[in-house]
Formats: sequence, C-alpha cells, structure tokens
Amino acid sequence: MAAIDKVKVLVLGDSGVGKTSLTHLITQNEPISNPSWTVGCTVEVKLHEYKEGTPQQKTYFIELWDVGGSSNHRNSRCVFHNSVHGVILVHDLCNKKSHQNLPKWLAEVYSKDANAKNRYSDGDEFDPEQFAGSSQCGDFMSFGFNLDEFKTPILVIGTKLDLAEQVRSNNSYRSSSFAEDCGADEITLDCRQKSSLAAGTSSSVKISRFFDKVIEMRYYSREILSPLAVNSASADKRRTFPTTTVSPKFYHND
Ligand SMILES: Nc1nc2c(ncn2[C@@H]2O[C@H](COP(=O)(O)OP(=O)(O)OP(=O)(O)O)[C@@H](O)[C@H]2O)c(=O)[nH]1
Repeated sequence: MAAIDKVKVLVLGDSGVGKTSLTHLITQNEPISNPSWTVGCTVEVKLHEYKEGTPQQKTYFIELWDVGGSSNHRNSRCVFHNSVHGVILVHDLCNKKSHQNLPKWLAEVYSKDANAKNRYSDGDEFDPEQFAGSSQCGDFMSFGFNLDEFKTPILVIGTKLDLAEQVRSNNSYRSSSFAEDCGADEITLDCRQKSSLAAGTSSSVKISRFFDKVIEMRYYSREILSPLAVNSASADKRRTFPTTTVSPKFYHND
C-alpha cells in the first residue's frame, strides 16, 4: 500500500484561547473536557479526503501542530515553524486582545528577519495587508518574508461563541475584519460542542475547503505555477491592491 502524503498545519494563538480544544474537536470529532496547558507543542493527526466525491479524491494526513501560546516560550517556538503548509489562527471571541494579537502570530512564523519579529512583538500598529500575500497578495519582502511561503493558506477561527453570545447581547462585539483583510476564511464556534463541526455545517465545510487548499498548495500548485509565474502574479496584485491600514473592529467596547 502506498504511503499517505501529509501536510503540516500550525494552530496558533494566545494562551487559553482554545487551540487544544479546537484541535481535539477537529481530529477526534469530540470535544475535550479538560484540556491541559500546552507546553511546547502537541501534534494531532487527521485523515482528510482531498476533493471528496470527485475523480481527484485522495486521502492525506493533516498534521495539526497545536503550539502552546505562553509568551514565556516565544523564543523557543521557532523550532516548530519549519516547512509549514497552512496556518490556523485562533482567537477567543470574548478576548479582544487575542484578536489584536493574531498578526503577531503570523509575524512569528513568517518573518525570517529578527527586526521584523521585534517590530510586531512590541505592540506596534500592524497592517494586515502586509501579510495578505500569504493567501492572496501584499508585499512581504520588506518584512523579510520568504517568497516560497507567499501563498500559505490561512484560516481564522474565533472560539467560545457560546460565551460571546452573551457578550453580543450586551452589544459589545461586531464581526471581525482581520480575516477578510488577510484574504482568509473565518469560522466562529463553540469548541465544547460536538455539533459545532458536524458534517454539512458551514464550519465543517470551510475547514474541509481550507485543508483542500493546503494540500493543493503543497502538492499541486508548483506543477501549475512556476516560481516566476507565482512571483509575477503577486507583483501584479500588489500593484492593484489598496494599502489602507486596518484597525480590528471585532469589538467596540473601548
Ligand atoms: N465556553 C467555552 N470554553 C472553551 C471553548 N474553547 C475552549 N474553552 C475553554 O478554554 C480553556 C482553555 O482552552 P485550551 O484549549 O486549553 O486553550 P489553549 O489555547 O490550547 O491554551 P494553551 O495551551 O495555554 O496555549 C479551557 O478551559 C477550555 O475548556 C469554547 O468554545 N467555549
């Protein structure tokens, strides 16, 4: 039997936002009752049917690398950042700061330039369109980004929807613009409910589509686009894409 190909997807976000809970729900189809604090990284694996129901259907392993979000381990996390094929950015819908920090998580992975890393770790204003090239467009070069990672798919997931519903009823949150500005899909869910990712739900379809995209970029895109074509396509988009600064508007209670 032929070996099953795999892709590596990082699950990133602040400590306590629900990365372990989400990873468990995606891979086991069951909520986890008492997730422990992740030290370093835990890898969970899911079998995924690429382009299910089509003649191109093929089985792949999705490795979900659930990286502990504690700021104490920031300097050692880079050991998990090699050969990344996709990124799931997780934030807590009740925690505004965790949403504002999403760009820093991308910067940690994609910036090969220590100065750029520091720039975003210091809490300076960040323009998500600078990162949009990872999924669609943008100028990464000024941040020391690797051209090979230009088209890494990103998915943004907001957790604790059950708690956020209460916040919403207090009129203190709005929908996120960060995912949109980065050209990424977005899901909001309650990680403690099995039904959140039940087959056929829009969240489950979005996750499946994201995994298809990750596999496509890893195993198929280089056959379709030469590096030159990728770069010139990025350059074309860069010329036409507006460069407005985006302020996260998920919350407006301050
Ligand atoms: N109500 C509610 N609680 C959640 C949800 N997702 C996670 N939690 C809870 O949030 C807490 C932290 O969840 P974890 O999954 O450990 O968070 P983490 O991001 O992996 O945290 P680190 O390991 O510190 O990086 C746990 O008590 C979870 O049960 C959710 O959707 N709703």
